[in-house]
Amino acid sequence: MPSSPQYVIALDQGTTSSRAIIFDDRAQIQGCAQREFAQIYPQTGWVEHDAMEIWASQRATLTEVLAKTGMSPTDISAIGITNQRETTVIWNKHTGRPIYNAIVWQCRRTAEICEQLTADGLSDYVQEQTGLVIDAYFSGTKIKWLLDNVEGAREQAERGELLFGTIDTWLIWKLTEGRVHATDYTNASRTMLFNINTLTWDDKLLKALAIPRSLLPEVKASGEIFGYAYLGGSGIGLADKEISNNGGKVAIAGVAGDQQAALFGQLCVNKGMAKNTYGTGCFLLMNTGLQKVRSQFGLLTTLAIGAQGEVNYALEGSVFMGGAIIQWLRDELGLIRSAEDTEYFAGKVSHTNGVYLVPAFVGLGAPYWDPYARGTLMGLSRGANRNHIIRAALEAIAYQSQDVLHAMQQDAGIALSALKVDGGAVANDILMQFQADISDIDVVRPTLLETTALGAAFLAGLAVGIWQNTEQLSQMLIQGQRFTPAMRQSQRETLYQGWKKAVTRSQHWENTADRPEET
Ligand SMILES: Nc1ncnc2c1ncn2[C@@H]1O[C@H](COP(=O)(O)OP(=O)(O)O)[C@@H](O)[C@H]1O
Ligand SMILES: O=P(O)(O)OC[C@H](O)CO
Repeated sequence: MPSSPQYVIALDQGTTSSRAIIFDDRAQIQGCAQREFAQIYPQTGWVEHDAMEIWASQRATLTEVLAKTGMSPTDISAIGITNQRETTVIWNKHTGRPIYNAIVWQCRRTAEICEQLTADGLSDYVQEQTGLVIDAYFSGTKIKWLLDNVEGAREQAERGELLFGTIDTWLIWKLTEGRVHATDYTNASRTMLFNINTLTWDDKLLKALAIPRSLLPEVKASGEIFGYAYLGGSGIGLADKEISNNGGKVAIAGVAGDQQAALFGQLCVNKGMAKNTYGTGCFLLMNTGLQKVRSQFGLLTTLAIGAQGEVNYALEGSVFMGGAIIQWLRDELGLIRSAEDTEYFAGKVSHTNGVYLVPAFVGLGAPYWDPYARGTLMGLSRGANRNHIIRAALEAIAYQSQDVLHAMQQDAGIALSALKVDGGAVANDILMQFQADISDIDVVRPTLLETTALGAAFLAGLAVGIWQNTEQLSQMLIQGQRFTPAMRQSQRETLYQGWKKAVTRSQHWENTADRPEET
């Protein structure tokens, strides 16, 4: 008799929405539920989320996907969690309530703390021990800000009453009803507090930021059992009820930051394999195996996951505004009604008519790392129209990815034969073709675009024995579409030079000393 199928739920907690996806043991999606939640912008450059709303939205998707598929928790073999990284929550371990909103990875409020760390001569130490550059992007300075600015927080922290977590840790804590305070290596490596050489929290950095060690979670491998979520018979959060069999008690068996999960979901588990994810931001990661590459070009060294689930190193280039620039065209300029419209309008013209859009709205990430850069629209002439601007926005996503790709290939000394891609914006064929053209590389889009969730599901399924190894996983992945370069080299060079010129115009713009007095 054939054995009955097994299922894994992946919880994909992203910057703009929470998703729950059920995969079967053939890696086929059985059901999906998604909830958006509020983006909170209290001041220019500040971004927050309500951590309770994140939990509520994630819990709702979990309940909904079970209801939609007619499954009960006993049908689920494991849960995988993947999350927006760096976003920082601190909560009281007795009440289970956050002391403040979550500070989101995009938030720039701690730029001054970073300047102080740099002035204190910590740049080299941070790069050598954490693989990162000192930047407001990472969790460390966000924790310090919370402890210094939320009334009574530091005293509570000293008394051991507070816990810190990235969103994976927050969800694990909630799903296990406060039993487990843990994270995985990939998320820990985004805090600027984790030593990627020793794989432990770094005492020198904790001291520099005055962060008590008691706040920090235990760090585990990405593919192991973290604890059990009590999904109960009819809902979530029934931990207090006696559960005699496995009914309702599901292993949380895979945890990874979303970019590392996507890398694993694309099976980039060996040295020299890379993927680019086009979501709110763009994140290009290359697995460098057991070799820790120190970037000469402003890329990050971060932790990833190898074929056996072991810790690998990766190079990463992060672009802050990827698909988000499309949201801006839609929400702030009203040039389009939906992200898909960009393909229609950009397709009406074959070039941007000399227009460049540099989306440095929250500064520039790799390889520039300029928190003071700001968005610019360059090269406008009387003939420039909305189609050109929309096309320039799409091209900007590809140019920024090319900046990172170029730096990465130089750092790693590896020329990629193809770029694997995923994320919401890869649905756009014009963007994909332009990426292939400007980077002179084959761009390979999988059939299943949910590679982030798939990566978390793979990790969890491997940990509980649904799958045996990554070779078995590779047989289930179906290759999708390949975009091949079709641009003359001279044209490529001219266009790219224009982009570099536009970037220099956007840099070092926001300098408080230059700002006119506000009246
Ligand atoms: N057809 C499209 N063309 C261009 N951009 C798109 C398209 N569809 C979605 N996007 C962009 O992709 C992003 C959503 O991708 P997703 O992977 O869901 O992001 P995240 O996980 O960061 O929330 C949005 O910023 C949206 O503007
Ligand atoms: O939520 P996403 O997909 O935009 O990913 C956010 C990144 O993890 C931030 O580092």
